[in-house]
Amino acid sequence: MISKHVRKYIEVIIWTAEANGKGRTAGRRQRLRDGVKKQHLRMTELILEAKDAGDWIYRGEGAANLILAYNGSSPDFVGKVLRVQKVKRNGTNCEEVPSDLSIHEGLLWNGDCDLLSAPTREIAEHLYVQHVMSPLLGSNHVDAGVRVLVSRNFLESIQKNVLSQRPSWRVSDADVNTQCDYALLISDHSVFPQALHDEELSISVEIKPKCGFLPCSSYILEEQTVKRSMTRFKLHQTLKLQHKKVSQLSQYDPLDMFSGSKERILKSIKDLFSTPQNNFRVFLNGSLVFGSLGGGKYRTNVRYDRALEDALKFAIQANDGMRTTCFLELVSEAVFRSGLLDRLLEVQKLDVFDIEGAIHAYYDVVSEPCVICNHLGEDKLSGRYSSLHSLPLDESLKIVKEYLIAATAKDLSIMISFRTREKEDPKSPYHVIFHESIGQSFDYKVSFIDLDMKPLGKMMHYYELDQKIVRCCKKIMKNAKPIENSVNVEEKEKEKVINGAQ
Ligand SMILES: O=P(O)(O)O[C@@H]1[C@@H](OP(=O)(O)O)[C@H](OP(=O)(O)O)[C@H](O)[C@H](OP(=O)(O)O)[C@H]1OP(=O)(O)O
Ligand SMILES: Nc1ncnc2c1ncn2[C@@H]1O[C@H](COP(=O)(O)OP(=O)(O)OP(=O)(O)O)[C@@H](O)[C@H]1O
Ligand SMILES: [Zn+2]
Repeated sequence: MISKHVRKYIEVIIWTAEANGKGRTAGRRQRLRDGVKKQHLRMTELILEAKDAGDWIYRGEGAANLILAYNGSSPDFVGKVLRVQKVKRNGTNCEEVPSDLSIHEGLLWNGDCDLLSAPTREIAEHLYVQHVMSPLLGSNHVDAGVRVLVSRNFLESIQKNVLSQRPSWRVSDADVNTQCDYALLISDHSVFPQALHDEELSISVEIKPKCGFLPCSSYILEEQTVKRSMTRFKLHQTLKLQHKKVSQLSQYDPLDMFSGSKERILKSIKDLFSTPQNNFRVFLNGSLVFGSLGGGKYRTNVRYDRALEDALKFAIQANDGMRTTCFLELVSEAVFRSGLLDRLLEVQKLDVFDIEGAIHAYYDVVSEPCVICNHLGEDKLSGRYSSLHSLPLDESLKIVKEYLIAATAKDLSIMISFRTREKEDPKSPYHVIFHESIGQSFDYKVSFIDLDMKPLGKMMHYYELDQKIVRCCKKIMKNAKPIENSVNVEEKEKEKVINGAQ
């Protein structure tokens, strides 16, 4: 029997086909999809083949993508990076990458954008950046990129060429997905598109700010209440330390970064500098000069970094030993002035219900019995989640959709690039910052990167990780010695987490 949601999905497909002036049959639907695929292919005539691989060098990577910078001379690629999909390893084999949106994802992303018409998941993900995230964050600060065709041989050569530069834990986690037809060509946000002069230097920082607010959903259970007073980032640190994903707790607190206060923003930038983990990097003309490539396991607690101080020599005219300080001030001023974190915070706050609420809506979206209610022994009709389970489908879809959009916003990074300028140019498309103590002006630009759609199938993972994080913190609180002289109990609890984990 077809569930009501699947039936709705089929209706949506038919609706989409009708809206495009096509008919109702599966054959016509396929032709519609093929047409859209061709249309997407036509958008780019660029094809990368094995002979081109030597022009692309390793820039960095995250969990899902590998980023290559262009080192050749073709005007089509100068100033661009190539974002190549990775595939998770499963032992010695690679996991299957879903080629399509699932039926329920189709339901979710139908509506205000044309994701459903995408013939492949990759195209849907590209449309998601263009039509969902970019309007929310500001199209001036987002480059969704264009899709370029890549041959299997190109990807295989890239795979070989970059292997020695990749962190070994990333290599064992995932590999280049050589089955992909496309890669994304995106502006290289660490440089400026048009240089003012030949020796121009561009210094850029990459910040992964993570979630900037404390949840206040009424669906958070009492035993999880620590989530209301400590950020997800701080709580997660304890688990990461236990799993040796980090070597020490980060000093960074996202609440400072998102506070809107100049002083607190500067504090957060200094804390990121001290414990950068995968949340802070600095590039000089696209080359990493501070932080770790590929993310993760940066070991030292940094108070002073010679390499960064030296790299800043040509851009910041301050005495030796003072350049890093001036640079961190410059970064915090740009964060403060751009106002972009306020905008980002609004998008993160689309997560109104917290995973403890959204997970119930998820089970209604996928038309499955709610595992959480079953486990908690909740009677769906009389229990605390009954209101969620009795929502109409459209509202359940909205909750889950907004949860996933917020998840993208909690995981993205911001790149801020600076270049020195002698005098203000009224025609310059960039904002200018004047740093008083060194008497220098800088152009700066801010971009968002990594706006990937989060798969609907990750909802249960989100729920389980949330539980695991809280369990780990509570265990540490329980084992830690009581702390004398703390003013209130909540502060004591927080301190226990921090001290206990060190
Ligand atoms: O769950 P989190 O907060 O640890 O975030 C994951 C990130 O971990 P982080 O804590 O920032 O080091 C994680 O980053 P790393 O791999 O740790 O560098 C990914 O960004 C992951 O997203 P995806 O699986 O690539 O779509 C992120 O997963 P999502 O939660 O954004 O889906
Ligand atoms: N457009 C860009 N310009 C310059 N550098 C970039 C750009 N896009 C990505 N990078 C660099 O490549 C790294 C990895 O890219 P990205 O964050 O897109 O990977 P990911 O696998 O999607 O990350 P995640 O682990 O969050 O899923 C970034 O941390 C950044 O240093
Ligand atoms: Zn439930």
